[in-house]
Amino acid sequence: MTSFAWLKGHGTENDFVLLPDPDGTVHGDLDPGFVAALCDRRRGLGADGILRVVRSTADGGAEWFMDYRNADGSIAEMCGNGVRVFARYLADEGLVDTSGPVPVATRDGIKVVTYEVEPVETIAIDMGAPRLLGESKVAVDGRSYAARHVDVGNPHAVAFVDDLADAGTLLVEPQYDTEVYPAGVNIEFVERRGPQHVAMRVHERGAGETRSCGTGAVAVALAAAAADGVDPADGDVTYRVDVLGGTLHITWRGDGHAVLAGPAVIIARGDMTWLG
Ligand SMILES: N[C@@H](CCC[C@H](N)C(=O)O)C(=O)O
Repeated sequence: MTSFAWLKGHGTENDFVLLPDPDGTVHGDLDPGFVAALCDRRRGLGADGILRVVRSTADGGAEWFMDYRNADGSIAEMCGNGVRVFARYLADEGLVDTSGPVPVATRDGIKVVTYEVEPVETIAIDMGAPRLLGESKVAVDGRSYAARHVDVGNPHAVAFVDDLADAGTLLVEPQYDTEVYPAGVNIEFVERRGPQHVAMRVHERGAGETRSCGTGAVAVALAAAAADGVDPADGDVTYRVDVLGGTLHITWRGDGHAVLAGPAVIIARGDMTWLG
């Protein structure tokens, strides 16, 4: 029976269990069955994913590596809200100097974190340059929608709908083209709310419907900007993306990079002996 430290945090209600493991000696290679049990909302603590906090061994100047796992135990390349919650933890523990940019290593390379205090406390991540790809189709509740393929390090399909209710209960995964997405996909349904303002719901690969998805919000903002004919080369453009758990802001910069900004909090911490 092992005991270990854990924390719980969320970014716009995309929630994570954090497992500090600085030297990689506590959890080693996380067992997918253990991750799934821990994330289960009935037989575990409940979370959309796990963030193992481990020292980075990669080149690139990042001291910390975010070892992210989906709730079903699978590995994903990237998690935008995960990086923001991870960064909140590093700051709260005094593990990084928040007065300047902080690089964090992920499976999708280094992401640069900026801590903003004014006008509200926000954690912003330079997500690199996402790629707007082609169109395919997704289907939910017997209706099919055109969906834009956006690669934010992980795969997304963005479908515009008249009303977010069109996405149904999202208790089951919408259908998608497995030839376009052989490794699965995160699917966002988007409703227009105003100029450069949209709302979304998401069905995440490996987690089901969640109340927010950072990479999903980036995919949605870029798909909306492209549909609006906006070119960031003419100047930075910011979209407000409402998710079920709050609001995120995505800035698409002239250099093609997308910056994801929003709140992130740690809500609990403790030591656990896992009996499950
Ligand atoms: N919630 C995350 C995305 C997590 C990974 C995703 N489920 C996948 O499998 O690609 C975010 O905030 O980006």
